[in-house]
Amino acid sequence: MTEPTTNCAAVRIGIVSISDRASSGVYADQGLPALQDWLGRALRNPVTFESRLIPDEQAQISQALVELVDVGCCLVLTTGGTGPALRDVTPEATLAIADKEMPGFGEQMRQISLRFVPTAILSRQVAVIRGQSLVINLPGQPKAIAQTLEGLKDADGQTLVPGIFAAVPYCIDLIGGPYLETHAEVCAAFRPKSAQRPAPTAG
Ligand SMILES: Nc1ncnc2c1ncn2[C@@H]1O[C@H](COP(=O)(O)OP(=O)(O)OP(=O)(O)O)[C@@H](O)[C@H]1O
Ligand SMILES: Nc1nc2c(c(=O)[nH]1)N[C@H]1C(S)=C(S)[C@@H](COP(=O)(O)O)O[C@H]1N2
Repeated sequence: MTEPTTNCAAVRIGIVSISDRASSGVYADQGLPALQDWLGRALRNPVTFESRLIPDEQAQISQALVELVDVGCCLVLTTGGTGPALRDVTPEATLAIADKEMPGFGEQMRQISLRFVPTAILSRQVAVIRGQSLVINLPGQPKAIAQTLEGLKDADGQTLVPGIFAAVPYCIDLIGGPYLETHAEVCAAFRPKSAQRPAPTAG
């Protein structure tokens, strides 16, 4: 994991893997490790992760999201359960605890994923604000986590489609959360000039 820059605010982030089979031990969960790995590479802030691995049960998902917001997570990322299958209820569970819906995140994720798979249109991810937290659904395929957060780059590392995480730090500023800083080579956060703070110094 990249060494965090010490004068960034410490943050708490919720990560939730929603999978019947991973939560019952049919296969090993790859969702939580993928989320933790990407966030660890992208963020300069020291992060405390709050993890949950749960089945595709709407009430359990909503309860986990509320708990993570209540313990002070400024950001909660879920993976899994966004498709059309009968047991896929992550978007419903997320909307049920929402103060506000943030449709741009789901729209952008489907745009990114369409560059990888035509079945991206089957994903119903939503993002919402609850209190001072941003909650975002990501697809269940472990490799889709980095794809949607980071977007698509060409062989020279130039951005072809921006990932959704570029907009996350400013969204969290606007709801009164901590100032998130990213490693630009993984994901350059975008903020209007008026919202930018001086670059942190290491040490
Ligand atoms: N937590 C996970 N760990 C490892 N692989 C996963 C995980 N979640 C999903 N996958 C993989 O991604 C595919 C699509 O994910 P999806 O969320 O649609 O799973 P699913 O078919 O509903 O099954 P389940 O909920 O039991 O994981 C799965 O079939 C599986 O191969
Ligand atoms: N980047 C990316 N997005 C993706 C996929 C993928 O493989 N890569 N799979 C799609 C498929 S097949 C489905 S059904 C939906 C919903 O997946 P979920 O139920 O695992 O959340 O995500 C879609 N989005």
